[in-house]
Amino acid sequence: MDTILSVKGVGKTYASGHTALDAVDLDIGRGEIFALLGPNGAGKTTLISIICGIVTPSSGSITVAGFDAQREYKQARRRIGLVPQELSVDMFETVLATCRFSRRLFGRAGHDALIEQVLRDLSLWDKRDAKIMELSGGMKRRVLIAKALVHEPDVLFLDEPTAGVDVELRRDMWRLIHRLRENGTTIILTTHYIEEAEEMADRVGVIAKGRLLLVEEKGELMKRLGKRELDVALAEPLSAVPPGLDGVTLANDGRTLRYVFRPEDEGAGIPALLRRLEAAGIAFTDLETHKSSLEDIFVGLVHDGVHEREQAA
Ligand SMILES: Nc1ncnc2c1ncn2[C@@H]1O[C@H](COP(=O)(O)OP(=O)(O)OP(=O)(O)O)[C@@H](O)[C@H]1O
Repeated sequence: MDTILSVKGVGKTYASGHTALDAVDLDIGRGEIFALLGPNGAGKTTLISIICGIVTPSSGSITVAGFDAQREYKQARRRIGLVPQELSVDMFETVLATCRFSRRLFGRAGHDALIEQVLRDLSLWDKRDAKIMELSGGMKRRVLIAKALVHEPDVLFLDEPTAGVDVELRRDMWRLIHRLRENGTTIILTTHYIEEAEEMADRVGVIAKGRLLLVEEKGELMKRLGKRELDVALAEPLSAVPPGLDGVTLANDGRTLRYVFRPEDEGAGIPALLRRLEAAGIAFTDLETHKSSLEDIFVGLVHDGVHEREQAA
């Protein structure tokens, strides 16, 4: 992996005594889309803020494109674009002036052609002379993205990019993120929306209570932890699960047999179950299968991870 961002043993205990991050290790490859998933208060914003030099870590170190985020703050920060959760622009400025100013802030020479391209990509070019306060909420968010991109960062952080936006804007953002990646930008997004990670990420990290519980390729995660569910509509309702049918429960007042299995488990799978049903003389009228989503996996992980820690404490 061509590592663009490396986080080593990063911890953060705030002055209040609260430990928001606990020895986090994470390497991000150039050009990947990485989704950091975690419930409220998990430490996502703290981690991003440390990487961006806004919050000082209590321990550990970070390099961005080979630059130490603390000792070589300026070089490291220049490689990063940050789209924060909260609006952080001068409401009386125009869109174009905001972008020009942001580029200069990172010591970059003026480049109006590039700024025009960024604004066009975000469908903001027509609004370039509008003051930020005159824009709709969705457009203000696009301005935040434009502002984070105009100094040509290698890594773009999107902190909850689509929280509270409508479905259309969310789809637009997803398209934009894919386009940015095609241009070589590495993207790290934090999200509560599992759907967002499922749709976009190459890899997923799950964080809860300051601990990175796992980092895995999305496809692998779905394969490894994903379960399948088969609902068998019975010709005649049953009052109890017949013996010898592992992993099977009754639902729908005994009219449905529900079978939950992992496809890679030995002896599991639909043909095996159907053979067992036949042997038990159980007739059925319909079959329906479901795959678990990343959401099911996430809920299970966060619950188990936090539970394990509490047991260990
Ligand atoms: N400045 C601060 N001082 C003390 N505690 C803080 C501070 N900032 C954050 N925390 C605490 O650290 C923990 C992690 O917060 P953080 O904002 O990083 O979580 P998050 O995963 O981004 O949550 P959300 O999804 O709600 O934005 C929380 O318990 C929070 O209350």
